[in-house]
Amino acid sequence: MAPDGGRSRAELISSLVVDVPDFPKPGVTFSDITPLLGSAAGLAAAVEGLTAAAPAGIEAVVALEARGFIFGGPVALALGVGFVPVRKPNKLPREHVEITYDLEYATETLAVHADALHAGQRVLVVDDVLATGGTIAATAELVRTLGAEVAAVAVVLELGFLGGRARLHQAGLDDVRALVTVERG
Ligand SMILES: O=P(O)(O)OC[C@H]1O[C@H](OP(=O)(O)OP(=O)(O)O)[C@H](O)[C@@H]1O
Ligand SMILES: Nc1ncnc2[nH]cnc12
Repeated sequence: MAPDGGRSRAELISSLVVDVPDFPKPGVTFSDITPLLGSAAGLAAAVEGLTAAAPAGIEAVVALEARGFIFGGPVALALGVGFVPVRKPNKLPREHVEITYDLEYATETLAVHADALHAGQRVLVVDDVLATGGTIAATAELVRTLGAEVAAVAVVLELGFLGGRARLHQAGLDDVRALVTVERG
């Protein structure tokens, strides 16, 4: 059933994302999800949608600092599995593995604790936005370095025109689920 009086989940989520031109730098249109977070119905629709998108047999949720954490924790709780944070540099106190990659508007490093996942574990990677796919591809590499397997990727918003899905496909990630996909010039 639609979450908001006949409005579909995708319509509700789309209506709560605001496009901001030239942020954080000229030429980039930033998809601001803070109105979605501020809406009880919107936040619930996003968390429920991501949870429903998870294939059977997920054993852990992996999510990305910072915006991915907002959704990853509730989805892990809903699935009844643990939550593994992938963090920005210099945050993890114990032995960890790191990767550096290019983002739409920056270069970034991500890290995960070396003992956060075990061999063969099936994980769901959760994030807010799939743009170029660099962040999730890098995360998949971290997951695989620990011997675990990315069973699926679930995001709230896919910026389809940035080609992230193709990049993830190249990285061997074929199960990519987006609650909303936007295509624009
Ligand atoms: O598909 P990509 O091109 O890799 O971009 C998507 C990533 O970009 C944003 O993170 P950002 O690094 O801006 O950090 P934040 O979550 O801390 O705001 C977003 O939350 C995704 O993680
Ligand atoms: N255009 C964009 N809007 C929001 N988050 C992003 N992450 C990478 N590109 C983005």
